[in-house]
Amino acid sequence: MSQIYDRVALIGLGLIASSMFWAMKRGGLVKEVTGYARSAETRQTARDIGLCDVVCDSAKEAVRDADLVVLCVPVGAMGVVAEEIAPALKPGATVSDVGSVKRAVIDAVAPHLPDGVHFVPAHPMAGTEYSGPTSGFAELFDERWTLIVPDGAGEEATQKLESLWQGMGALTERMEVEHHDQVCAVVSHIPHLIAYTMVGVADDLRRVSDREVVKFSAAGFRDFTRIAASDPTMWRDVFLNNKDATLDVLGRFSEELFKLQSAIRAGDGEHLHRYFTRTREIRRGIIEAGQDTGVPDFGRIKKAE
Ligand SMILES: NC(=O)c1ccc[n+]([C@@H]2O[C@H](COP(=O)([O-])OP(=O)(O)OC[C@H]3O[C@@H](n4cnc5c(N)ncnc54)[C@H](O)[C@@H]3O)[C@@H](O)[C@H]2O)c1
Ligand SMILES: O=C(O)C(=O)C[C@]1(C(=O)O)C=C[C@@H](O)C=C1
Repeated sequence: MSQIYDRVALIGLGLIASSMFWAMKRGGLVKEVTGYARSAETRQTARDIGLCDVVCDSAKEAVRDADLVVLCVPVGAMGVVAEEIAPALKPGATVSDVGSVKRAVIDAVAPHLPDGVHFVPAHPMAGTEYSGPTSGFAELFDERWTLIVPDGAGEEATQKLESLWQGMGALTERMEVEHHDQVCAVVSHIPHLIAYTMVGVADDLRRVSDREVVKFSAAGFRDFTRIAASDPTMWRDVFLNNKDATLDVLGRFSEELFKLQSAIRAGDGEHLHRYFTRTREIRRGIIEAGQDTGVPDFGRIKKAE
């Protein structure tokens, strides 16, 4: 793969930024990567493990001369960071982000960016329940979708960013802002909320059933606990910043749940069987299409070493 940008700056050095760094290095996609994290401890860890070619002590210093700046902080912090770096951005540079929500991030970031700077939001549909600078790995984006949400950005800047994501192993697709937030509410945000709820309920039950709920937990529940271990700050910000879409999907989910509840109470096995047959077909369709997005557990392997 050939070099796509001379200099890239990563702001916020957690799971996604560190995975981007290792993936960019693996592909030889960038000449130099600078990085900045808010906490001195994270910056020191980054230096210790060789995360970024240069770790800077301020966000402004990191973005100076960068051709691409990627905001890799929680969704609720994007606006503040954009305001801070804006005066130091190179004319003609591209700013992107990896936030899980797009409308709120665009509204928070775009007003701060000077004329002549391109803003091309993006969102990798890949992650793990781990966070922080040591959790990243080069393979995270391989064969996974990254949604590009140009929202009026220029074609040249958009294509360059797409090439970077493809070079990092991802498949890319362009999406309109509101559609992105709706789709992600369905495939990512509400599933996380359900997992958080289920694990919370099980924990409450454990208090009355003497730890048995967790002791005998089977694979299904363990999958829930993996998802429910995801970063609380990140997910707080996702729900606070994608209110409309998540509340809409949650409403539909509750209606379906009530129907299933009634079917159980009424002994309506036919309804239950029909429902479970339909959902099994959905899962089989995903596997046949080669899009089983089960995350290989690289994060855990790395942590255990
Ligand atoms: N984790 C996932 O599965 C996943 C997947 C796709 C997209 N995302 C999105 O990517 C972004 C980063 O997520 P992550 O999983 O890498 O998180 P992370 O917790 O691993 O890293 C976040 C980094 O941002 C820093 N940070 C937090 N608040 C800050 C602030 N106010 N100013 C400067 N730095 C700040 C933290 O110190 C940390 O270094 C989020 O917007 C998230 O929605 C996450
Ligand atoms: O696989 C996981 O652990 C994830 O939670 C990744 C996941 C998701 O698929 O929901 C989480 C949030 C993102 O914005 C994108 C991807």
